[in-house]
Amino acid sequence: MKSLLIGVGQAGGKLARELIEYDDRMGFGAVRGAVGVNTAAADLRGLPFETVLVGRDRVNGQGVGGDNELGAEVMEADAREVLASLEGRITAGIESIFVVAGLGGGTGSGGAPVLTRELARVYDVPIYGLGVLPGRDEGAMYQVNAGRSLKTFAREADALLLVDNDAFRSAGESVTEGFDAINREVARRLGLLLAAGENVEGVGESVVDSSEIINTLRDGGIAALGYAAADAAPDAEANINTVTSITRRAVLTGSSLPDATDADAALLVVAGDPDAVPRKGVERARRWIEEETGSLQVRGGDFPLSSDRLAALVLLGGVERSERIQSFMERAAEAQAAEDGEDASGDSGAQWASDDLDDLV
Ligand SMILES: Nc1nc2c(ncn2[C@@H]2O[C@H](COP(=O)(O)OP(=O)(O)OP(=O)(O)O)[C@@H](O)[C@H]2O)c(=O)[nH]1
Repeated sequence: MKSLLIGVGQAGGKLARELIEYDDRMGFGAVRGAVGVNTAAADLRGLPFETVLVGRDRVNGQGVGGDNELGAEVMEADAREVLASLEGRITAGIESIFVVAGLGGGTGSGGAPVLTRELARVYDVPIYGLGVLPGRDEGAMYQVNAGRSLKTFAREADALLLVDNDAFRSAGESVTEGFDAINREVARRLGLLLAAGENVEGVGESVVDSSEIINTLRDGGIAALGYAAADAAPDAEANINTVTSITRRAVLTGSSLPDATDADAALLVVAGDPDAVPRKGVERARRWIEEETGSLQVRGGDFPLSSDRLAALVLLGGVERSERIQSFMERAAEAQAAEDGEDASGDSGAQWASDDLDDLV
């Protein structure tokens, strides 16, 4: 699925760079370009693509210091400049735009939902969000910012793919130390998904294409993306258990959003040498996903790659009912209540639907 990336804020820019580099290294050609947008001039330096500095008149290139309302305001004021930087880039071949941002800070958290809304007014292709949730041990401001941004971003985007900063952490590693590793894991997942949707020529009757990604995300809301891989035997029959086991691992331990397994729709992509992919294993894995997610809309397809390993990539759409999202929204509401000097103890997991975390725009 040929896509353009717009990285908003520091995390957004770094993740967009990681994705472009991954796509280049693998020779996929699915990521067709990127633009970096920020209020902090220093964070734009060194990004290997066009950048736009917004909010110059308000913060003079110094960043918004975690104030996501200000982040939203400056994006609102300067959206036209960002849209102008895209002119000529959204060509007929582009199938989607991803707006990428950390949700806990100011520029990305406030700016990404606003920019998404503006893009949706202009372009017909799906506009997806890729949002990063702050880790548990980041401060209250990050949790409140992310809670407010999350609801708004999910509403404005055609779907919001979430990454939890606690997801790919090794024991003893701080969130900051883990950023590079997290960014690599995210780039591999999304990079493979976009490349899988590229419809590689001439192989296999069940190759995935971009309409399957779009259909899996059709109902909007929050999405998660899991991945796991293992060595493969040359003979497909010998890989039946491998495919079921990597599929389970992709959902249960390899997801960008751990514990988000209740889903409205899913797409299973099995990547590897077509001769090594067992149809029976893929069928079993799809049935397992149906049971685990409670969804009857489980699509599937192959991504032929020359490799001696097999990988499972599982895209889940509509995971907002999941315990993970509910517990994050509680955490954000508690942080908001503590900031306001109120008691949030009556909140019982319905934060996604409640107005305790006001919309950002
Ligand atoms: N996964 C990941 N998360 C990051 C990275 N850098 C920052 N974050 C997270 O993103 C949130 C902060 O967002 P930033 O992107 O740094 O902030 P910003 O949007 O530039 O906004 P301001 O700095 O307030 O202007 C925090 O929750 C961080 O944990 C990164 O490289 N990778």
